[in-house]
Amino acid sequence: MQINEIFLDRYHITELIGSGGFGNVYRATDLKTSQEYAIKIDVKKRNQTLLESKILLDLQGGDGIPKLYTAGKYADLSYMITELLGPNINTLKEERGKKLELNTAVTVGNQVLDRLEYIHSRGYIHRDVKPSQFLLSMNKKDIYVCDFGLSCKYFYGNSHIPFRGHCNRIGSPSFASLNLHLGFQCSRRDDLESLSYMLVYMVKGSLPWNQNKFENSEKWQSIYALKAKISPTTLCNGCPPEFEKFLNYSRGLKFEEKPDYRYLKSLLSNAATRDYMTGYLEWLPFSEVSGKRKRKNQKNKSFGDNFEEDSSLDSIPSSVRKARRRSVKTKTIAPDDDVMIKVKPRRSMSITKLERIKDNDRKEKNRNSSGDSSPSLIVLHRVKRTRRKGSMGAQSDSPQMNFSESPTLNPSESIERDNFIMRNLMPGLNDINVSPFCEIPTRDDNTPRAGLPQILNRGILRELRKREKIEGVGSETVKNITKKLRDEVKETSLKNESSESCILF
Ligand SMILES: Nc1ncnc2c1ncn2[C@@H]1O[C@H](COP(=O)(O)OP(=O)(O)OP(=O)(O)O)[C@@H](O)[C@H]1O
Repeated sequence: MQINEIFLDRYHITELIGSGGFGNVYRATDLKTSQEYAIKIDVKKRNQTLLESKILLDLQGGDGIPKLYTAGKYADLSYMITELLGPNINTLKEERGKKLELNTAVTVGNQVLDRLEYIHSRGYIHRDVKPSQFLLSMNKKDIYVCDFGLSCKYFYGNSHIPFRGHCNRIGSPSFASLNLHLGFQCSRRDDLESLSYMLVYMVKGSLPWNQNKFENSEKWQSIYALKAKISPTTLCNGCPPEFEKFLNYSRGLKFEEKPDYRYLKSLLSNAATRDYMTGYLEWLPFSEVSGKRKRKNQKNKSFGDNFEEDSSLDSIPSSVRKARRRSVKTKTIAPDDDVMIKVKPRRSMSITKLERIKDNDRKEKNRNSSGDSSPSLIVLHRVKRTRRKGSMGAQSDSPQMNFSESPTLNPSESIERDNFIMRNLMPGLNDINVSPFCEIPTRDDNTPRAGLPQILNRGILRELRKREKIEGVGSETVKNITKKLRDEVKETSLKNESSESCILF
């Protein structure tokens, strides 16, 4: 196939976008519709692409599975036409200084885990999990899985395939599981072990066995020797401890055992840094990451997923983005004898400003971690704006923030949202985390009963009491502040029922 050739009298081949062991993948434009596609052509003339297209057909409809448009034979070549996708993770990693940020690796890992769970749920294993098999969608937000050339069924009807030794070694030795090296029949566990190598590879930039160049004939053997010798702790050195747990868990799975995907996801969530946001990918602008969160929640809700599973938590709901557009009025409280009560007027923040804050967030955190620990108290009153006469539409008419309105909120998200607000609206107070102190009253359907102010107040008051107990220093002062705050909030809510108060400590 040549560039500029017209394939099947219809597709204009414009670029060779990838080539692998079995075929070449071309970018092509449909002359009828001008739509772009990816065409994979089996260069080895072994009908491999046709076999692959059958598996892809079986998997159609899953998230992150490329759409299959058509497949067939042309002369002695087999081909399939699929949705055109963006660059693969390996290419991106190379382009971005040979390493990916930990949080990017966590998002990629999470999505790859979802893809594998889906593929496994359809009775298949991928058998060639490696970074170059995972492609970004054209908008660079979602991870798609490609290349089912080595995939096979592990479940027929109701039974798992039987264990077998002396199997051919297939796939990429760098990411192959130890069992695959030993010629054992692959099952779900092997896909997951490969994913653990992929996680380490993304964060560290390479795997220990990538350092040497091996002759093709001895590649499998030499890599196996290194892989089997190196301890998981050494391999995962420089990565969060959860990566090591991930690897140990995958290696410890029995041949037929169903992996606990939820546990693995929780490991990934814990591996991320504190300011991680679901869907975070280092190449996405901040505002687009927030968008991702909303869609994900909606999807999870409609599929009835347990929110814990999505409790890679930390995302920013749309309500927060709305909050940026709100003006915030503040009120001064008379300073206490011992404690300085600081009140800052805040104007609405532009998205650009919040982006900048987020970028600086990590730096500031480091700077502030050893910094001033004296408490500063900030009371914000978010006051409902009066309706503009003659303005149309409920949205524009009532610009006040009402967090409890959000239909997709669950308690853990709301904690994360509150933390996000604290960190971003008050960038100087980076190490505040209300989560452990929050009491979130929930309705039967798990949505929070209280809005942001109540949640924060409760958390902060409890924190004050805790300090009172633990520190025992100035407990009188702490009590006074607590009382003062309570009175203040009560008073304000009585005065103006529609106002929302947010106390940050
Ligand atoms: N739908 C697609 N859109 C854009 N690029 C694609 C698409 N499918 C595959 N590619 C690119 O082509 C490369 C090779 O594709 P693929 O892995 O399917 O071929 P292969 O011959 O099976 O490769 P390998 O032997 O490396 O596994 C991929 O890494 C990817 O970068």
